Amino acid sequence: MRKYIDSFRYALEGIVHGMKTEKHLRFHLFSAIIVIGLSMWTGLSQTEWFIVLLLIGGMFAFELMNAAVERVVDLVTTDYALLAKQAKDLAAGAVLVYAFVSACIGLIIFIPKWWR
Ligand SMILES: Nc1ncnc2c1ncn2[C@@H]1O[C@H](COP(=O)(O)OP(=O)(O)OP(=O)(O)O)[C@@H](O)[C@H]1O
Repeated sequence: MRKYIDSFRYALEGIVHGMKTEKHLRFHLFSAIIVIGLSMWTGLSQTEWFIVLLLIGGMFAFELMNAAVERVVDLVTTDYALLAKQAKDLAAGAVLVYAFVSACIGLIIFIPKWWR
């Protein structure tokens, strides 16, 4: 049991560290507050809430993983290396794909409600 509590504590430390050091994560926190506020104001169904919260949580998870990749790459080398560039750009690309899909789904959910 102690091992699980420690793992949970380390994960929380990771989230707190990410929030302190990653400007993109702080931007996502700000965006998440706006989106949740808009969702409450608009009035979403249970399924729509499920989708919105899944997208918000996924965005945080992707950003945290991206920050982890950046650190591992910097741990391996801070010199210019093509593989280092590719690793960071691939991780950033994954975040961008998720953000784009999230924005599209958000528009599909919200626009018909606002234009009703
Ligand atoms: N060691 C390296 N070798 C080659 N290119 C690198 C290296 N480190 C970073 N880069 C390139 O510079 C870009 C920016 O890297 P950086 O580590 O500053 O991340 P970032 O995208 O600015 O993240 P953040 O905004 O969170 O600091 C990377 O996407 C990559 O293309």
